Amino acid sequence: MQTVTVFGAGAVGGNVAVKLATSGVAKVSVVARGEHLKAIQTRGLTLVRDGTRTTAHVEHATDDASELPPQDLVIVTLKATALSGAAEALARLRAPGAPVLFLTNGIPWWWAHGLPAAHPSSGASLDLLDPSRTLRDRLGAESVLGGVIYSPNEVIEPGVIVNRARNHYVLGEPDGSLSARLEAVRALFAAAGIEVATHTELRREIFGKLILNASGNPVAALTRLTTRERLEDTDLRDLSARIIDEVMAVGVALDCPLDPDVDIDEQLDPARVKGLRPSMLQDALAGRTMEVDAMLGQIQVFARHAGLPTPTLDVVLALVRGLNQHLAQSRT
Ligand SMILES: NC(=O)C1=CN([C@@H]2O[C@H](COP(=O)(O)OP(=O)(O)OC[C@H]3O[C@@H](n4cnc5c(N)ncnc54)[C@H](OP(=O)(O)O)[C@@H]3O)[C@@H](O)[C@H]2O)C=CC1
Ligand SMILES: CC(C)(CO)C(=O)C(=O)O
Repeated sequence: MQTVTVFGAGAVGGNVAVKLATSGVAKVSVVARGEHLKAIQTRGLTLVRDGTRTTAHVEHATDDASELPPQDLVIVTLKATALSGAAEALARLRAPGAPVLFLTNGIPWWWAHGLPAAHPSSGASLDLLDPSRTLRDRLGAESVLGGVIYSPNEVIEPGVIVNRARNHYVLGEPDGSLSARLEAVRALFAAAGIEVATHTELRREIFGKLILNASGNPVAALTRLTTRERLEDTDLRDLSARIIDEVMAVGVALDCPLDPDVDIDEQLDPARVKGLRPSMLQDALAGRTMEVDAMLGQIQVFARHAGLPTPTLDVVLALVRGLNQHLAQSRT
């Protein structure tokens, strides 16, 4: 049976690890840390959904990935801000030729992998996402699979994750191919009862999800309001709508237009959304670093590269960068 490690088994990764481990489709290990890790080691990893608790006892749970044997698949669910620091450990953890699946929100560090030289984003800096190119140099293009997450989760106590709506993932190769390894990971997720699809243009899917994160997460973190509360406030809903317009314009400039099936009005309708705490709000409340550059900063970089203004995003970005600075100062 193949070995799979979920690296950063917090809210999303914990959910995926429980589904994979309890379905018996793989030998699952997790990399986590702190009290959450201690709870996983002593009581197992528990997923709560619709009031049902499912507990998985994984093969290994550790904060030191070098204790694990080489893995057939590494699933990375760290926050984007923690990826560079884990590059070395990830490179050592994957068995030769094994894929590393990055499940993250926002623009991924591997954005330029597999893109034609003539792509409209060619030449745009990605330094915000992979500052010293550690990820690119240590992992290389050939190891990466990308994924978009539609699965709201929260660690409600150490070792316990609540999934509050769907649990759906869209996976893809950076070069758009429907490779055998991509299909193998899709089949693994499906066998574990996870809703999963593949996409030949994953960057379009990334932008499709990003409109939600760029317009919702920072406003939630700044106001501390849930998704429904934010959208019930007319001014905040208008603010979110303006950010969506700016992000969509950048997406169009980068050949990543929104899927015509996506209904923006529905996404901005408070009656259609749940009272969720987006991940950036969870980070702000816990005093953790927020994923500001993956969700906003890199869009600004792409916008400038394409010669587009982003006046609303610029203001919100400055505010959440300030909040991130305050959170960092509070941690010291
Ligand atoms: N939560 C959600 O509802 C959603 C999240 N996403 C995206 O999914 C990705 C993952 O987010 P999420 O699951 O919320 O993140 P979490 O913070 O819940 O999970 C990441 C986990 O990795 C741990 N970690 C960080 N660094 C290390 C390390 N060096 N060694 C071991 N463990 C480490 C963290 O510990 P610690 O807590 O101590 O830092 C945490 O437990 C993000 O890109 C997010 O934007 C997408 C959709 C929904
Ligand atoms: C869509 C949303 C807001 C779901 O919670 C999310 O992706 C996040 O929390 O970061």
